Amino acid sequence: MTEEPQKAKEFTITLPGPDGTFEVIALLEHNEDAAQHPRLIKVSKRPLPSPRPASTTERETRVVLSLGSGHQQAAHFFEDVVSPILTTLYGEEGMLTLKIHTTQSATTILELTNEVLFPAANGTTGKPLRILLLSGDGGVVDLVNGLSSKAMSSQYVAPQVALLPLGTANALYHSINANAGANNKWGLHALASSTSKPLPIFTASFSPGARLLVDEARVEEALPTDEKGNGKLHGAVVCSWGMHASLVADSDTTEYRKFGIDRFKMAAKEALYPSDGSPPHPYKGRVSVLKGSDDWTALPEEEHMYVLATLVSNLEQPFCISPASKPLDGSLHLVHFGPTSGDEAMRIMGLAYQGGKHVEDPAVRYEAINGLRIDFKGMEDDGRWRRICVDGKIVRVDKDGWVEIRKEERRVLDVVVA
Ligand SMILES: Nc1ncnc2c1ncn2[C@@H]1O[C@H](COP(=O)(O)OP(=O)(O)OP(=O)(O)O)[C@@H](O)[C@H]1O
Repeated sequence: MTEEPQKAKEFTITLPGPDGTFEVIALLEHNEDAAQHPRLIKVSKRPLPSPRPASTTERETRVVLSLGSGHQQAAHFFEDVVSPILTTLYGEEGMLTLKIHTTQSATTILELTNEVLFPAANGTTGKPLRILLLSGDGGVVDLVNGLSSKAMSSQYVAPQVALLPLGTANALYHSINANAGANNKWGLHALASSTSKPLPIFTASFSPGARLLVDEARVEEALPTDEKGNGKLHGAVVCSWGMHASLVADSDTTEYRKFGIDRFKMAAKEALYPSDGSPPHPYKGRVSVLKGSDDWTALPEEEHMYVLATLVSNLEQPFCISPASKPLDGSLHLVHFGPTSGDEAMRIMGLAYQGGKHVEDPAVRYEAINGLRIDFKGMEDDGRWRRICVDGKIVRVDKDGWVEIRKEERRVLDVVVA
């Protein structure tokens, strides 16, 4: 039988059935707007001529739909695309065992993790978990922070998370699937995979006065603390100060969010070309990098524009911030440049959209590190210049405060890969 040639906008996903006797074929169509999810054209089952081994995963599956993420399409994508595929794979009975959680507020995923997911992972209730997460990077960071906040028992089994990129930037998803290029399969290709890899994470410690800014910075919250009383947050993507942190913070408003991924570029322009015609702000503080386990070296400069440490290669699908980072390899890279004009900063950032060519530019310091520390030493009076970004969360450090990040050894979450 000859199959009809597929139109360019169509793509097929083939998934193994759980008992090894059939596979599921889903035909989908990309949306004209690449930021919008694809449409399911049809889904069908095909018996396999020779059965494969059945899947042995004994995990309880939970679906998390983050309604506030990206274009707010998580529930539609699940109903229209993911659910019919899962029904074909696991049958109506299988679907009845799925537990579906929908976010009601910005704190739902953290609460769900603390109350339900961590106890199950820790062996106190339920089976090991598989989480189908329809959100952006914010959902992942909430999972990571919830799972890391309490002491793990020896029975702890890291939940597996399958990422379906329903956020705006989806840095972790696009870094894991960096080879897909424009052929974004929206995580559907990994839906039936039981192969997973540990998610590398970092821990950020903050001096005690640091505050988490929430609700468009209208509200300040204390951070969770470590045994020394320092604030602490975990991340899986990025920790930054300077231009990157400011543009993430300034663009996280309902107004800006209407512009989707363009919100970052819009906020960057505002920061780089202040309305009074002055040059962009030179961020003042002492920056040190960690090599080995205790070898801190201070950078010679005390003024900076871009200070960013990342565990991933791509902060957006086309924005390659760290070309040497490989998917889930656990490397941490510093990207740094000093104060400069708006035009020069735009030129350097433009190179990142060309596959990460900025790292070859003489103005940019790019190196593998094990940690990063920023000491403010009273050099910045205005709190807006002391904002730190951890995977999209914004923390304002006090005037004489500091932040220090290090790679975290603990394995709290595994990511499903196809
Ligand atoms: N029902 C809801 N009500 C209010 N806020 C919500 C709700 N659901 C999610 N949120 C919040 O919306 C934000 C969504 O963040 P997320 O990172 O998932 O998406 P994004 O910011 O669009 O994508 P990315 O981080 O990949 O750019 C989070 O702060 C989350 O807590």
